[in-house]
Amino acid sequence: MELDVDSTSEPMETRDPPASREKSRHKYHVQPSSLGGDILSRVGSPSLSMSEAFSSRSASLYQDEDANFAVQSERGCGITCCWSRTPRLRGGESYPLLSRRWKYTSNETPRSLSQKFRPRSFNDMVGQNVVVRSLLGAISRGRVTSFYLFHGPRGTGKTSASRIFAAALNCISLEEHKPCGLCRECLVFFSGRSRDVKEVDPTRVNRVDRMRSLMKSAETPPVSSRFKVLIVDECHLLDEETWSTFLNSLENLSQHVVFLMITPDVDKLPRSAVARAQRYHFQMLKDSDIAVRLRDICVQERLDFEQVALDLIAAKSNGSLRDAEMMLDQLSLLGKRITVSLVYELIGVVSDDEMLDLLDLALSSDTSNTVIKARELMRSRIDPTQLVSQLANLIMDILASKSEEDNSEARKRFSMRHASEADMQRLRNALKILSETEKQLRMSKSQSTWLTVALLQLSSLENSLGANDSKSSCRSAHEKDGDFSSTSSAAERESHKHIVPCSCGKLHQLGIERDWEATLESIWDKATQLCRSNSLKSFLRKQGKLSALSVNQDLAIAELQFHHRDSVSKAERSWKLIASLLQSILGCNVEIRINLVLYAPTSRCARLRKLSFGLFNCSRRIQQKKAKSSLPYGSSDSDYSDLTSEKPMIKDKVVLPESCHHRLEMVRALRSAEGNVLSMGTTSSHRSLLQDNAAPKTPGCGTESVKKEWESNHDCGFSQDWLRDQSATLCWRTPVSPRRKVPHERQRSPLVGWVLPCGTAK
Ligand SMILES: Nc1ncnc2c1ncn2[C@@H]1O[C@H](COP(=O)(O)OP(=O)(O)OP(=O)(O)O)[C@@H](O)[C@H]1O
Ligand SMILES: [Zn+2]
Repeated sequence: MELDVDSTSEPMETRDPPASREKSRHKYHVQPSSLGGDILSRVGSPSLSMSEAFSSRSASLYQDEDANFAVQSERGCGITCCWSRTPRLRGGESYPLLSRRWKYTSNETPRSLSQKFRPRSFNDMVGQNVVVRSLLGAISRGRVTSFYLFHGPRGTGKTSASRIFAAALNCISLEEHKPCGLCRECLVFFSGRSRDVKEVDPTRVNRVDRMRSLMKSAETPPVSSRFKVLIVDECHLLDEETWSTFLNSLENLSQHVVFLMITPDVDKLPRSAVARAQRYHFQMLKDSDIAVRLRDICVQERLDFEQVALDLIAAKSNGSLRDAEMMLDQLSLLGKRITVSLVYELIGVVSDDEMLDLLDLALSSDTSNTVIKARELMRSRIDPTQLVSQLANLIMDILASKSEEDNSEARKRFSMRHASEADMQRLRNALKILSETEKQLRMSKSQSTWLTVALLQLSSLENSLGANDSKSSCRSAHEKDGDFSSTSSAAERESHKHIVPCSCGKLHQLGIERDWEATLESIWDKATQLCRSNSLKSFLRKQGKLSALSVNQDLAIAELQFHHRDSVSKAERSWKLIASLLQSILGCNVEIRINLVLYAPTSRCARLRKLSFGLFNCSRRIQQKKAKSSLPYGSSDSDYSDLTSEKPMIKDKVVLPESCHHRLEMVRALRSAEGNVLSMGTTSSHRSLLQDNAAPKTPGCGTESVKKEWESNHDCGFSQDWLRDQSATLCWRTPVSPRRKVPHERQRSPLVGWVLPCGTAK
């Protein structure tokens, strides 16, 4: 079966392939109106009316059925598209399309600005000077090869350039500048009636036999032109076998055949194909080039505009002139002056200044304002995905110190406030978080929640980063006091920089005061929101609290607080689920520790309003599972039970003593008395820790007396068995020494007792 591309007849309706139908719809629509313009009248008419040619929408080379493949294709007459969506003329008149000053008459309605301002000569091409010069050089030097590959980002002019190049190859003008748009060949080409230039649909030719037919038909000499040009847009859609067939035949092609292949993604092509092509890379256009082109269009279209608005459009179009033109198109439809705020409003981005505000708040751990600002932005204008990407772009710009002179006042202020190396490090980390968040958002229904959580994490990580530099007097005070840090190993302190809940209610890391309670509250809130089991959710919200959090790159240790032993038991049973929820929010492995905080009811404890017991929950690290981490937990009974099947650490039978402090001492004494307790420590360091802590310090609290007391109170204390069971994982520390003067603020601190995981207690 031979494909005779030269035989032509009536123009026929193009049948767009499914893959390119969208594009074709957009690109090749014909407008029912007429052409005009001075230059048009100066030029002679081609034999057929140009309108007919344009309205033909040209011939498709291939039809669906194999049987009539060649027959149908014989009706092809040239490029498959109407080159410039030129309106159909009714009166048989015909005009050349190409003109530097070519204009639409008032009754012509091109579908879009992009369509209307499609380049028609190399001079119209923006920002691809090297490509243009090289292509012109090939023509003028007569060094035209048979296989060209145009690749690069979308909307940068590949398709336009391929058509211009095809026209230039056949232009018979003696002028250096080609295509002239006026010669016979140009007229035929731009009228869409060229029988020697065709656009080939890659999905229809994507079969070995069809490609073979195409190559064979290409061998027949051109009808009237010098070159037979075949343009294959989206050529990455061709299979390897089709490519092989093409490449095999390529060498035997005669000199007059030129293939122009176009793709936005050269990596999808077989290497052998790429290697044999003359490659032309179309780069992303510079913002400044785009802005100039937009200005040109605005002037021609008599649009009222602010130059900064055009600059903004250019900056937001990712180097694609088509994208920029489409934005301008939409704005022009509003019939208003094109201003910066209109651009922001229409394209759903927020101003850099507002973004900087948000970033500033997030980095400064101003939790409530961060949340308020993020919600405000999302409510009014921007969707979370867009916000994440805009924020990431902004951070990248800041890190790259992009165009200092273009910087707004807000950007300068931000840069001054965040200029140190540590700040840069924080921003790099923020980028990491945002990139993870972007992935999460794609799978999540509650995008705004995730985004808010991500913003809150920016500050959490910040704490982990700069803790070494911490000069916080408050933190030093903690360390000197031997507060919880005294129970932490040096290694743990090194690897986990705590968000330190200080007695004054603030975090003081990096010397910045933080509203830590609000941060923790918000994290807890988000975590529990993810829990779909309503009963567990309400239990965690009412009874539980995230009282502290320490984060390093890989692991977060979350301290949870409950006020009743039953709650502790329940929480213990659900520890896996709780850890999973927190893991989802924090995006890293989580260890949880469950603390019991009691309100001391007796006169002995009257001085202390609260006492807490830190119970180490042997929470193993949970490997992050990508698929699961993004989903809400506890969504069904089954996954709930799965997560809660772990044996509870605290048995129901445990009854806490009336006098917590006293009992605590008693327990320690008991441990000391029971030699086996020490031998049950998991590590030598753990044993020594137990030993240290187990020595009774209270006068009159000797082993015997404690035992007696224990026995007399066994119904309201810990069972010995239980204590033995737990001794490997349970460590105690005196909340407050009775002889030590308790500072007033410390009495108010909810975190009096801390416990180490055995593994890290060294
Ligand atoms: N370099 C450019 N110079 C002038 N106009 C351009 C340029 N790039 C894009 N445009 C504008 O964008 C529209 C689309 O361009 P074109 O189809 O040539 O891009 P493309 O790179 O082939 O994109 P795609 O890969 O999506 O097909 C053109 O009609 C034109 O208005
Ligand atoms: Zn010409």
